[in-house]
Amino acid sequence: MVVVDRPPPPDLGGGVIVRNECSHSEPIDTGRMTFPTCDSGADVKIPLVTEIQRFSLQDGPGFRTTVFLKGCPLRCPWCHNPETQKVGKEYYYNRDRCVSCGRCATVCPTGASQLLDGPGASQVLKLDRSKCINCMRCVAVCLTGSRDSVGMEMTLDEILREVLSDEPFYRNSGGGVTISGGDPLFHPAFTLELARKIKERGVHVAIETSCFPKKWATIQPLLKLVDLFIVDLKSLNRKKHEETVGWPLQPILDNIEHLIQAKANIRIHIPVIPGFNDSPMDFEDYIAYLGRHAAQLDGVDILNYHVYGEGKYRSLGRENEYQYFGVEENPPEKVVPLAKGLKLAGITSVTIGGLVGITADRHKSSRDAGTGCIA
Ligand SMILES: C[S@@+](CC[C@H](N)C(=O)[O-])C[C@H]1O[C@@H](n2cnc3c(N)ncnc32)[C@H](O)[C@@H]1O
Ligand code: SF4
Ligand code: SF4
Ligand code: SF4
Repeated sequence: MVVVDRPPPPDLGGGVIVRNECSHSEPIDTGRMTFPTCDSGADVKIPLVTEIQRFSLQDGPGFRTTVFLKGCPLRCPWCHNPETQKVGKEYYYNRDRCVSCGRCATVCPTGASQLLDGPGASQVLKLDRSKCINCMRCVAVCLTGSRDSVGMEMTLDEILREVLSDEPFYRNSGGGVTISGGDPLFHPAFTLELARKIKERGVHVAIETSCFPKKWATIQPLLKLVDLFIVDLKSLNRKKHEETVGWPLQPILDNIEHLIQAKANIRIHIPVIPGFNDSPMDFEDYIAYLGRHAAQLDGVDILNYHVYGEGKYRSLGRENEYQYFGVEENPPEKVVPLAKGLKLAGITSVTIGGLVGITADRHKSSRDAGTGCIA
């Protein structure tokens, strides 16, 4: 075990950081640091953080700070946080900020960034992502913010310092910290440790997860540390779930049952996606299933599909993966029958939420921004 000389900050009790891999953490292709305090006594890798969003009002009770971890095994084709799906570093290329200065082309080792002749005597920057090796050299030299890296390397102490800086707001508003992503259960050992450290300060902890097929043994240790499990239920139709989300539904339902049995505090999120789960039959399935568990649920938040992720797919050069360009958002009244049905089925707290869990949008959808930023 190689011990890295990193003194803990005086007030947080952060540990010595060691470079050693936890035998039970998820295999991830990044994570420069590890620390030695997960339950097994082994060390865990720290995932990249895409953003720490403060004063969030919609991903749990009160004022919250949400930590977005990078890495998710699912690929929901409507996902508004595509930058959190891959575990490794990426970069945005915001074409509307590019002045074709060519600095990136000068340092690019593969020719992915090239200055080409444009109209008249001008030159135009062309980015060919198929040649890109994500070395991030262009990000380092770009002066306009056109290249913008996604994924911060942070130590546990740095994350804690950031999320605990708003402790008074949490206390006064009944808020706390939400661990989201990506998916926090993709990094179970790290999530456990982060939750433990936050809990030690008496701060409310929520996790926002798809509860994707994870062994219950992995989720179970979180019970004593997590005050609220916000579980996303993308469809109750087994075929559609498997075909579209890429994972079977049953293990997710099993985990929800386990959480219920363990008397965990659970809110269910339902993203209502046009053409996927917005038919009367889909609504009936949700109402029947969740109605059966009404007494054990804290509530249900209905998240009407929105298009705020569009611009990010473009800026990441992943527009081919997004199948919802041009798909209109549902009018709010579309989800009212679902909300009413859930209330009638006995769910006491039903909300029609909006931007739950979305990260700050520097990459507004071209529909909103009126720009076409195509890499
Ligand atoms: C980005 S996810 C991160 C946490 C976890 N991976 C999950 O799926 O719950 C946070 C929330 O955003 C919702 N969401 C993702 N894309 C959306 C979209 N285009 N419109 C509305 N809600 C969306 C998800 O359903 C989930 O409730
Ligand atoms: S991406 Fe940045 S460095 Fe490259 S040409 Fe555009 S402005 Fe210059
Ligand atoms: S990240 Fe890609 S485009 Fe940028 S310098 Fe490296 S290879 Fe070139
Ligand atoms: S599970 Fe969550 S983060 Fe992962 S792709 Fe789906 S919506 Fe996005």
